[in-house]
Amino acid sequence: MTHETLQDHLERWAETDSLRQGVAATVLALAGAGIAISELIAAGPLAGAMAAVRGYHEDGDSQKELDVLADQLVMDALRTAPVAVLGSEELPEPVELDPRGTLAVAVDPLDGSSNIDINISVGTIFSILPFTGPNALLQPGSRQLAAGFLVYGPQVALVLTLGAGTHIFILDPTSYRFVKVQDPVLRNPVFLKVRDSIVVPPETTEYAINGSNARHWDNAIRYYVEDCQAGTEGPRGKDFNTRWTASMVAEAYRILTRGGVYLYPGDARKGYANGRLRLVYEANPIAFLMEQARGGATDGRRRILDIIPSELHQRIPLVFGSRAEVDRIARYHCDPSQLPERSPLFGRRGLLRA
Ligand SMILES: O=P(O)(O)OC[C@H]1O[C@](O)(COP(=O)(O)O)[C@@H](O)[C@@H]1O
Ligand SMILES: [Mg+2]
Ligand SMILES: [Mg+2]
Repeated sequence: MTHETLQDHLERWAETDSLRQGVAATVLALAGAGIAISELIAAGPLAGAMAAVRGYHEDGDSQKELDVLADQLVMDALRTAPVAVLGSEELPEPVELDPRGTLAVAVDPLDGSSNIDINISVGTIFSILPFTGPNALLQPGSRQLAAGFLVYGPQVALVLTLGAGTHIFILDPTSYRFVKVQDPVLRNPVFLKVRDSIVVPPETTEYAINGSNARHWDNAIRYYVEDCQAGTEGPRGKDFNTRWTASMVAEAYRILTRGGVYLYPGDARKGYANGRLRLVYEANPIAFLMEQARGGATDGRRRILDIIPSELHQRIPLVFGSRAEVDRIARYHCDPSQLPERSPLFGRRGLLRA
């Protein structure tokens, strides 16, 4: 069986369109940075103390050694592409790169940082927008030209949308070699397409949420999770499975592959009114990928891709995955009058009945 290469996929899409050629170059640059990051991750402690705390973001989140290295690798790679401005989770302000660039790129260089030193998948998320001026990074997600993420797991995978379906490419490990960690690639690395135009199953019995925050949730989230947990005896009438890897890229990959729903809602903890995830470089690219795979993504109520960002590091509550489940969660949020009394616990029927 032959697999199309990432390069061929991009060239076929870009043809002679110069804006698209710029996007293609940017995706290849990000893929190259991803390989270098994956090598650091594969070496783990042999490459240094990757989980060592190097600093803190303005809102108190820690910044680890690998966050910083991944950010540098991504920025260096993007200097080879027509990128006018780069916004990164690891940089307080956007950085100007190529003054003649046609694109704006937002990245989460390393998603799932709490997993750095425990050998669990982490990744790199990116969003590519047209460069429209100083506020280019604050365009709504619906304007994205391309989005994707790399996940550094048992396989190094690139999940990509160029606005016509969501596709998965796997790095062919026989196609490249490093002399040692951090040295340049010796041969041409090849990502091969293994899944074309994924479809997220619309229904699911699997949900992902950090249940340790349950006491801080609002009623919509609380009722939704309780109804799932009640299984066959509850209003859903079926058993659910739960997963939480604390690595959104890993959750997104699973959901794209076999369905499911991910929730990081706002909650009552200090600083968590809008959850934990960032709109511009986390929620938007994931939402674009989900919608292109016929899944959904909301902040609980609104479509993520319609939201106009107010600032680069803005947080947003995030729900994404199987379409029917995302829509159901919006109903728990939007129509509280339709949520019958909690007592008797599972007497709730009608609107929310599966
Ligand atoms: O530790 P928590 O609160 O469960 O949060 C985990 C979530 O936070 C994230 O790690 C946020 O991303 P970063 O690692 O880039 O900060 C997600 O990948 C993950 O789903
Ligand atoms: Mg992240
Ligand atoms: Mg990060």
